[in-house]
Amino acid sequence: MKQRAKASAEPTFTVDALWALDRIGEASLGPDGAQAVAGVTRYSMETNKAQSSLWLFSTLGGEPRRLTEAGEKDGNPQWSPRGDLIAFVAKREQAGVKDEEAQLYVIPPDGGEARRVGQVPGGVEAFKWFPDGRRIAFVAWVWPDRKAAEQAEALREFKARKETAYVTDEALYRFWDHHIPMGRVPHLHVMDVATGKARDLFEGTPFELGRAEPDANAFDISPDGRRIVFAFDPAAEKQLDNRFALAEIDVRTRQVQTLLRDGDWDFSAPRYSHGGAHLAFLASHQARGHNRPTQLAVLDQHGRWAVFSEGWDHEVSAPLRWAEDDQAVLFTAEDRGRRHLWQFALGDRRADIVFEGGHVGSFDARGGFIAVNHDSVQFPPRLSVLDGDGAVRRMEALNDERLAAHRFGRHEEVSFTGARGDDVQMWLIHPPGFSARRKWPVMHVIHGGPHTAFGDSWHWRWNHQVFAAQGYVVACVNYHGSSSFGFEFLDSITGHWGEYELQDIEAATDWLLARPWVDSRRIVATGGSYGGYMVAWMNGHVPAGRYQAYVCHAGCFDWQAMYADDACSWHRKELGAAYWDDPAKVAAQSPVSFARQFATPTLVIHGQLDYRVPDAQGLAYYNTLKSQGVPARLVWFPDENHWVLKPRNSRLWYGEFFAWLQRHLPRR
Ligand SMILES: CSCC[C@H](NC=O)C(=O)N[C@@H](Cc1ccccc1)C(=O)O
Repeated sequence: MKQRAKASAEPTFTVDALWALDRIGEASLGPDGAQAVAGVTRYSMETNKAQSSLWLFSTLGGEPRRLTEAGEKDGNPQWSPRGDLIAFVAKREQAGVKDEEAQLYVIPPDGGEARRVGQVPGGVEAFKWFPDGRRIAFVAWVWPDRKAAEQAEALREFKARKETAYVTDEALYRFWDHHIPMGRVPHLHVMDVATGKARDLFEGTPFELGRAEPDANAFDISPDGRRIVFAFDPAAEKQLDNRFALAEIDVRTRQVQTLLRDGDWDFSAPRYSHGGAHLAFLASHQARGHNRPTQLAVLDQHGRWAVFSEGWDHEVSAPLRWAEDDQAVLFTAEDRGRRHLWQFALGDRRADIVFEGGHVGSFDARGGFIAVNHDSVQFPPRLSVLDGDGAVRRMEALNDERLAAHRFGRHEEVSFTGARGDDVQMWLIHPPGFSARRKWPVMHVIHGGPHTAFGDSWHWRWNHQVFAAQGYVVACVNYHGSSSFGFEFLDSITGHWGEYELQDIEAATDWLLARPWVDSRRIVATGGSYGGYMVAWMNGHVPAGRYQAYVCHAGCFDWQAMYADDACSWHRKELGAAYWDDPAKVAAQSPVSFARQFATPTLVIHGQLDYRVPDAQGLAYYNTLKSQGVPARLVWFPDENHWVLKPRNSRLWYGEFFAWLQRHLPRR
C-alpha cells in the first residue's frame, strides 16, 4: 500500500494539510455489530485525484483494516443481512470489461477478490439488500418506452449519436451540476446476487422514483422481502418542489398500490418497522407553507397515519431507523447549530439525544450497536460506536496523528440581539495562540442556504480552521432564516430576503467591535451561494470602510436572471412573488438593484458547472464592479460546480482568497 504523506511538521493548518486528511464515509454495520465497513477517500495534491477504498472498523476496539485495494472509486458499502458479503458500487475493469458507469460489486468481509454483480446499462445509482441477503434492490435510469432487454442497446445508440443537443420538454432537467439523463427516468430494479440477473420492477408502468438524485432513502424493502415501499411524484409535470406520495409494489406480481397521497402533504423516506406492521416516514405540510419542517409520521396496517413529532419544532432528517423494539425511531436533527442523533419514543412522543453532536453526519444501528460518523470544528468526520450500555468508543484514529501535528483554534458560541430584537447565535473560531490582549482581524464567513446553519461541524470546502490559522477570528452568524432555531425563525425572512439577515450581520459586527481584541480596521466578510448573495447585498447596503474587502463565491446577484437556475420553482415562494407578477418586489431583494452603491473591493469566484447559481450571476457581479472602477478580481473554474472539489483548484481557491484579503487589509 502506498505510504501516506507523513504528518506535516508545519503547525499552521493549511489547505494542503486539509487535503492530506482521510475522508471517512457512512458506516454499515455487520449483522452482529462487531464490525462496520465504510469508504475512505484519499486525495493527492500531486495527482489532483481521489482514491476511495473500503475499510473494516471494529466496534470492539480492534485496528481498522483496509478491505479493497484494486478499485479507484469503491463506495457506498452495505453489509449483507447474512453477514457473508459486503456490496458496494465501483467502476473497475474486470474479466475484460471496463465499467463505464458504477456497477454493483460484492466482496466477502474476510477479503479476497471483489466480484461484479450483473452489468447494469447506465450504472447503479443506489441500492439496498433484501432481508434474505440473496437479492439487492437498486435504482437505475431507463428509457421508459423501451423494454428492459432493449436498454443496453438503447444506451449504446445514444452514446454513439453524433448530435450533442440536450432536448427536453420537462420542467426539471438539471440538478446542481448535472443534467437529468435525457429521456430517461429512474426505475427500481431487483438483482439476484448469485446470477447477476436483474428485473425492472417498474417496466411498463408509469411509476418512477424522484428524478433529483434518487437515493436509498427513496425506498425500503419489507422485512419479508415481498413488498417495496417507495416515494414518487404523482404529478405529470415533475418539479423539484412537487409533493410526493407513497406507494408499495409487490415484488413478485409487480402490482402497485398507492398508500398515501395528499395534495397538502409531501411524503418521503419510508421505512418499515422490524415487525413490518408499521411504516415510518417524513411528512411536510407544504400547503401550510413551503418551509414547513419534515416531521416524523407513522402509517399502520389499516391505512391510518399520524404525525408524531407535531409538537417538536425541529426538522427530522432522513434516514429513519426503527429501534430494535419498534417502539421508537432513530434519526438525526439539528438543534441550535449542532446536529445530534435522536431517539423519538412513539408512546410519549418524546425526543431524547442518543449521541450528541458536534455534527452527526450519519449512523447505522445493528446488533445492539450504533455506529456514528460525526465531526466538529475541531475534527473531521470520524467513526465512533455507542454500545448497548451507552458507552461511546472511537472506532478509528486514521487522522489523529496528522491532526495532532497542527495548531487549531478554539471555538465558542455566543449570542447577541439581532433583527426584531431576537436572540441570534454566532460561532467564533479563534486563531491558534489567540490572546485577548492583542487586536485581531475578523473574517465573517456567512453560510449559504439560507435555510442551513453553521455550527460545531467540519467543512471540507470552507474550512474554518484553515481560515483561523491565518490569524483571523472567524465569525459565523446564524442569521434569521437559518435552520435549527425553529420554523418561525427560519421562515421569518420569506418575502424580504436580505433585510433581517443584514441586520443580524451588522449587529454581530457591532458586538465584535465592542470586544477589545477586535481590530476595527481589519474586518472582512466572505460567503458562498446565499452567503455570496449576502456579501453582494452588503456591498449595496453598507457604506464603504466598514468592511475592508469581500469574497463572493457563487453568489446570487439578480433574482430575475436567477430564473436560469435548477431551483426556480422555489423562487416565488421564498421571494414572495414571481418576477413577472411583481418585478419591483423581486428587484428589491436583488443585489443588482443596488449596484450604484458598490464600493468595497470584492473577489468574485464561480464555477461553470454550477446550475444552482449559474456562473452568469458571478460574471455579472464582477463586470458591474469593474465597470464602476471598484477593485475586483475574478476566479472562474471551467470544471467546478457549486463548490470546488479538486485539490489543486481548492489550493488555488484558498490562495486567492487569502491574498485578496491581505491585499486590502491595512498593515497591522
Ligand atoms: C430556497 S431554494 C434553494 C435553497 C437551497 N438550500 C437550502 O437552503 C440552495 O440551493 N441554496 C443556495 C442559494 C440559493 C437560494 C435560492 C435559489 C438558488 C440558490 C445555497 O446557498 O447553496
